Amino acid sequence: MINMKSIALIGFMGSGKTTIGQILGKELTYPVIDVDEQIEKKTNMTIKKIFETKGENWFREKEGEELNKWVDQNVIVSTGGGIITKEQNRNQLKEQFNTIWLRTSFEEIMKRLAGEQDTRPLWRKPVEERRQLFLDRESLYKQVAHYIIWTDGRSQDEIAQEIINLLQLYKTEK
Ligand SMILES: Nc1ncnc2c1ncn2[C@@H]1O[C@H](COP(=O)(O)OP(=O)(O)OP(=O)(O)O)[C@@H](O)[C@H]1O
Ligand SMILES: O=C(O)C1=C[C@@H](O)[C@@H](O)[C@H](O)C1
Repeated sequence: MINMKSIALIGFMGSGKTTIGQILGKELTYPVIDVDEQIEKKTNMTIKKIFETKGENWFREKEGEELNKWVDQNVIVSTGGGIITKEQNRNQLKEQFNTIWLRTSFEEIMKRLAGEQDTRPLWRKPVEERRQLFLDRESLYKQVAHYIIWTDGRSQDEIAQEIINLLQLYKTEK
């Protein structure tokens, strides 16, 4: 065990939270919780459907409830890209998790998510609105991140290894 706090991966859509979460889970033998997936399972609805029928605010509340469950559980939590839009979630990520921001440039996100507008409702916007959403969120991720890892031009394995090294370092410093 590295320490008691769960690890939370944060970052914009397409930054790699889901894929890197899976690699970390295998390497560290920690359970991996994907917040989007948990909400879809529990509501038996896709995120697209939730946004259409319940609205974004309702979804944000569900994200908060989900996050709350995984405090001090020694798990890896892959969050949804917008979890930091709620102040309560930001406080929780800052105070009760080892929070890692998978920082990725807008240009790289555009490449990774080309053709994925259907599953990500907030990506279905004109490019300038997407850019604005991206810029608005940068400062929110920064507020809560304990570690920042740039992902542009780096493989998911490389990124996962860097995270493991960081967490080990933290352990030996304590
Ligand atoms: N370091 C990387 N280099 C290249 N492609 C990557 C990298 N990380 C993730 N990807 C690709 O980007 C896409 C999105 O990755 P992933 O679903 O893990 O992101 P996410 O942060 O979980 O997104 P969301 O919040 O929308 O669920 C996938 O096709 C994935 O293979
Ligand atoms: O960036 C966002 O606001 C979102 C990201 C996805 O992970 C999903 O949580 C949902 O599509 C909203």
